[in-house]
Amino acid sequence: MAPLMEKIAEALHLKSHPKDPAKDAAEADTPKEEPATATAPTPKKQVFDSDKVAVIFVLGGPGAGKGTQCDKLVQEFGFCHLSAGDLLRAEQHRENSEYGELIRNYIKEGQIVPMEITIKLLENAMRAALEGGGEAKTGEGWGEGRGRFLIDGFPRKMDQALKFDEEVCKSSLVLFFTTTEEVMLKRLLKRGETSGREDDNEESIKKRFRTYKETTMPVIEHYNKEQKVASVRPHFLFSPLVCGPILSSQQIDASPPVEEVYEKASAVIKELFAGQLTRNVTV
Ligand SMILES: Nc1ncnc2c1ncn2[C@@H]1O[C@H](COP(=O)(O)OP(=O)(O)OP(=O)(O)O)[C@@H](O)[C@H]1O
Ligand SMILES: O=c1ccn([C@@H]2O[C@H](COP(=O)(O)O)[C@@H](O)[C@H]2O)c(=O)[nH]1
Repeated sequence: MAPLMEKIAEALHLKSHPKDPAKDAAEADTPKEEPATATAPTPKKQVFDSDKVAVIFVLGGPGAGKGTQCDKLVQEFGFCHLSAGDLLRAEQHRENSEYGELIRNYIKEGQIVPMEITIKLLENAMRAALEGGGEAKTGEGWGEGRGRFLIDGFPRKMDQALKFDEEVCKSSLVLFFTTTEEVMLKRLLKRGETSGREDDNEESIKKRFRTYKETTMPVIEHYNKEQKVASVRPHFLFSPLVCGPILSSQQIDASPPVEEVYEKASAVIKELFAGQLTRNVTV
């Protein structure tokens, strides 16, 4: 493991517990019995059971409107909304965080923070929402280990996607919001007037666009191949006679006003819940 990764893994308690040297020595002296038959290694279980915990990834370019749509989906469907960017910013500003400076630099450069940090932050936040005592979420879809999460702005890189699905919780669906760079730039510069975000400036935004195209688009293609990206029929073709799956597009157009985008997003979620979290949702 690279030294940086090793340091991160240690501090976040990701590494297995250090071995007891006395126990190691005793084990070395005991002859090992060969197993009678070779058994295949048991696949590692995820931290959260995807039969009880629904994870929907919300992806799209910087400034497409992911956070805005998530806020509305939370109100209607009782999701817990976890923004990976917000969790990283909170960790960056947490007193005594040893990753503050590292996170700040990655964010300013529009780069993806090493996955161990982001995944651990997400896992901790999910656990708090599911089991956090007085702070655990309640209401429809919650309780007895059940929960529903919108994970916004994650995964941004293939390594994150594979690790999260394999080790934390298998995701159910991807909501993918798209619009042009021109629209996104305009929205982000406007947001930058008040957001206080160090990456809402033209230089950082350009870097974020590059990372999005080079590193995040392959993640969307990966989920598209797995048929997990929700499809929306183009509005002007909406007719049972002309709309077949062939005409559906695997994205939600985020260019129109917020309410119009939300109509599509909420229709996808309604469809998803009606089919009890099946894939290939088309609305
Ligand atoms: N459909 C829309 N029409 C006009 N403005 C929008 C729309 N959706 C969002 N906005 C505005 O655009 C800005 C970016 O939106 P938002 O923060 O939701 O994007 P995001 O995809 O979460 O961005 P990031 O990835 O940078 O966190 C905000 O100021 C928001 O108010
Ligand atoms: O999985 C992730 C998600 C985000 N980042 C970094 O945070 C910024 C801001 O993210 P927003 O979603 O726009 O709030 C992003 O540009 C990355 O630098 C990350 O490293 N990993």
